[in-house]
Amino acid sequence: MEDVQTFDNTKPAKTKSDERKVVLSVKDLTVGFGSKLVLDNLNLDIYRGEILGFVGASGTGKSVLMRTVLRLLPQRSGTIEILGVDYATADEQQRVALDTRLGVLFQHGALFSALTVKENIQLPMREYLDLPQSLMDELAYVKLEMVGLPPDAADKYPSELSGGMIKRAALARALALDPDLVFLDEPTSGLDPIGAADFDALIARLRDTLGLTVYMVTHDLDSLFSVCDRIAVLGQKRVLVEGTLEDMFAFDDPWVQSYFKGKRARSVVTDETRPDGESEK
Ligand SMILES: Nc1ncnc2c1ncn2[C@@H]1O[C@H](COP(=O)(O)OP(=O)(O)OP(=O)(O)O)[C@@H](O)[C@H]1O
Repeated sequence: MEDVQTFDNTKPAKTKSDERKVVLSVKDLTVGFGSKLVLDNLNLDIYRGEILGFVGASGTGKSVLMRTVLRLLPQRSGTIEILGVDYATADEQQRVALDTRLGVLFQHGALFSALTVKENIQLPMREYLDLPQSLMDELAYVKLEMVGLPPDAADKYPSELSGGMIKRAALARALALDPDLVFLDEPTSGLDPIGAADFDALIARLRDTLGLTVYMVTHDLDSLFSVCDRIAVLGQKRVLVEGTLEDMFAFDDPWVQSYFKGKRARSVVTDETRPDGESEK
């Protein structure tokens, strides 16, 4: 079995000790359904302040991994430690405290259609905090501003919003409790290229200003090339390779090569993202 490649941190570190602090550590994780094994002894670390992009062919288990990390699916074996807490051995108080430090943006936004945007954003606040309505209203407007939505979006229902606005509203809800770590499942799917680029820029800005760590499942090569600090590829029931874009280009695997060097990839690779020595073919 090949070793998983480790990340060679060649980028200048902003605050190096912070950057290398592990906030999510997955060790020997095995997940399956009946006789079907989806993840087999998977290992992965995510570091504070980074945007990690997850890719992999359809059906490799990207969603299963994210859902298992979020305790929405059971694991067969292995350990998952988030922000220093192993949910499996944590007590109730530690679990609740951990839940408040995580934000999730599910695919397609997943807003409650019967609630306004403001009420959607306030759901996690109602669940975990005991705040007066007036303060929750103020906080909801702050979150809207953070994600670039106008104040009048607050009283709209999801059906009254465009696809891009739904994503932003869902991101505002994911940020409701000021999380340290956010999970984004295909955040730019369904957006046009400009909307997707704007959303990528927003994620990068929030990471920079709030110090977020971002775990992003994506098929979007533009996102991988423009905002992800590190990439992990799922394949063969494990993390096949992780590292920088340069590591992806150098990794000898047919799927990785065709994904990162194929026609679609060539159309988004720019001089800025192309590793040194690579010339456009
Ligand atoms: N609840 C479940 N019960 C049984 N099998 C499941 C369940 N959830 C996922 N699977 C299977 O696990 C495998 C991985 O699915 P998953 O949705 O994680 O893939 P993915 O990498 O996210 O794919 P895509 O990129 O197409 O979204 C698939 O074969 C899927 O059918």
